[in-house]
Amino acid sequence: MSAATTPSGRGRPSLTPPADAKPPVRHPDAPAPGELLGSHYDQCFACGEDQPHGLHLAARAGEGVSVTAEFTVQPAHQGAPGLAHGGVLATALDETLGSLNWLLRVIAVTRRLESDFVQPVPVGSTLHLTARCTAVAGRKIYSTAEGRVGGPDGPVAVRADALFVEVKLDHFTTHGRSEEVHAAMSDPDQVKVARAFEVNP
Ligand SMILES: CCCCCCCC/C=C\CCCCCCCC(=O)SCCNC(=O)CCNC(=O)[C@H](O)C(C)(C)COP(=O)(O)OP(=O)(O)OC[C@H]1O[C@@H](n2cnc3c(N)ncnc32)[C@H](O)[C@@H]1OP(=O)(O)O
Repeated sequence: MSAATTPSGRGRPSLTPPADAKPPVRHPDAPAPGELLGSHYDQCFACGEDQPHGLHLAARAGEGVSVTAEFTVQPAHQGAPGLAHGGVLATALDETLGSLNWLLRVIAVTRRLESDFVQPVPVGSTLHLTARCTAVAGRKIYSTAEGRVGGPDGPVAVRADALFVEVKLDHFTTHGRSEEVHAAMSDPDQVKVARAFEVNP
């Protein structure tokens, strides 16, 4: 198997939308601009409240199919002394991009994430992230994100382009812990339940 071949035998998909791609459409019931999106799963390493060393990334809906998010780099996120690990920064980009799918009301997983690390991000600094969906083609969702330091208008430290693929709930029950997925369906936090399940049962 070559480096560009997946287990299913498919190659590495392009991050450029195909000619028949459409502009993304914000779902009429998407949270209003400025509204916090909340976590999709308490144990999520990126957004979960119950992950002591997680990023606790908080994303808000923006205009159209866009979001903003913030994440403050903690000592647990270091790679080199005093500097954020690149994989953690990629996680922040991935989660911010993934939260766009909630504005489309689609459950999707990352198929490809291409990251640029433009400048180091010190521990204690806040990464100000923005992401927007650029196109949709069938199950494929194309999006782009960047993270700035020193404020929302500070210099760009990281950026990424991504391809997400829409999946059904059985993606998580087949490959993950199905009992936990089913238990989460009776979560009293109905927003979370809707975000995780109702959109694509
Ligand atoms: C207790 C509570 C629990 C709650 C949880 C439940 C709800 C949660 C809610 C929200 C979740 C949000 C989670 C956010 C987290 C942040 C995001 C992540 O980090 S996700 C993790 C990392 N990613 C993966 O683990 C994916 C691993 N990969 C896969 O599983 C598969 O590869 C997958 C599903 C991505 C695709 O698998 P296929 O078998 O469906 O693929 P095929 O159908 O062949 O292709 C899909 C589309 O892509 C095109 N495609 C495939 N290969 C292509 C190529 N080489 N070039 C162009 N197009 C290609 C195809 O034509 C098709 O598009 P056409 O249906 O035609 O529109």
